Amino acid sequence: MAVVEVRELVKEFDGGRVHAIDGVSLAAAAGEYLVLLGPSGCGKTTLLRTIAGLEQPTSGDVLIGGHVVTGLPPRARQIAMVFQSYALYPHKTVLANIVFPLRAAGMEREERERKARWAAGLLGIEPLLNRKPRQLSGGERQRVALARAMVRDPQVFLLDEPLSNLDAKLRASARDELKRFQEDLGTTTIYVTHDQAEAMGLGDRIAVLNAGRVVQTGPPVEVYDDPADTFVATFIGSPPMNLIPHDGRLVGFRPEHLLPAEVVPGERVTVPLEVDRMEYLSGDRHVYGTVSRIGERTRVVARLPATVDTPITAGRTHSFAVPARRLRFFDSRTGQRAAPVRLDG
Ligand SMILES: Nc1ncnc2c1ncn2[C@@H]1O[C@H](COP(=O)(O)OP(=O)(O)OP(=O)(O)O)[C@@H](O)[C@H]1O
Repeated sequence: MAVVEVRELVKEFDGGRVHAIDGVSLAAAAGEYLVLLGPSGCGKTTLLRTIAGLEQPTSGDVLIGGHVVTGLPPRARQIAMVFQSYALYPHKTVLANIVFPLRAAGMEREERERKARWAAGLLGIEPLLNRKPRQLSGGERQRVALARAMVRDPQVFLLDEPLSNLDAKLRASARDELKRFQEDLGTTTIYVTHDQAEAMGLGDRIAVLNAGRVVQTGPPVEVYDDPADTFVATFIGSPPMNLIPHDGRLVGFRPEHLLPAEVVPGERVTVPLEVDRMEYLSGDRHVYGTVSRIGERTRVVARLPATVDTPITAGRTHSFAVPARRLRFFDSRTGQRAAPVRLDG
């Protein structure tokens, strides 16, 4: 059953001048980790705030647990939220901040402190329990806000970039904790991020948003391998998918699928790559160059894993190839997926 669902949701601001959400229908199943991914300003936060009840939709409905909750206040929705601006009570200690919702719900002191210590332990903030928010770093405050949401055993967890203030290492471990916590408790989670690595790592499913609309929904691997349009193809993946204009189409392939021809067996399209630059990144070689055979002359990037040790020199042309099954085709006018065409080579 869908625990959270939005139907034909529209949210306008400024008397209709801003279409923050432009007809979104989306559902998160029980226990699912759904990630909303998209560039800045695409409407992710507005969508989450509307689900939470902090914004009223211009039209459309929000359902939680199968019931229409449009019009109900946030506290009637059995959800816990953590937003970018984690509103902590400045005069309370970290511990008092975390237990606050439990206290309000009438839980016994011992029980609420046990829960708070459990959440604080998970997030590595136990040593900070007696401090005040102003004595914490941004990342620590963010973890306190997360802990406060976790102790409530909510039916639904709404998280808006809750890890944005953590450094890379802490972020990775907090992401891990969050995922494990979510799996253990099976809490339906909707998680907003503009960070595709986070989306790919956390989500059971990703909904990619662009300009107030959902462009594609699916498991990370599907969205990555079979992007619905050129927006998804280039927004997801780093470096993004290569796109080569060819006869009204764009021929797309991921950088890791453009490899020295000698290591690409089977049905393939070979292309001479005029290499102009190379970068070494975490053991991979990123090879930048220009191809001319598939379609128009286009600058592309190839990503070679450390296991491919073919010598490549900038300033030379090397024979590269893409496995035929890795090619994706898009309509160059609409950007939508299109039927494949035969390529020479
Ligand atoms: N209260 C508001 N009044 C007017 N316009 C708004 C309001 N809130 C959001 N918007 C506009 O709606 C659009 C969507 O904003 P939203 O904050 O949902 O995007 P986002 O995807 O969460 O962006 P970010 O990743 O930068 O937080 C933007 O164009 C934004 O300027």
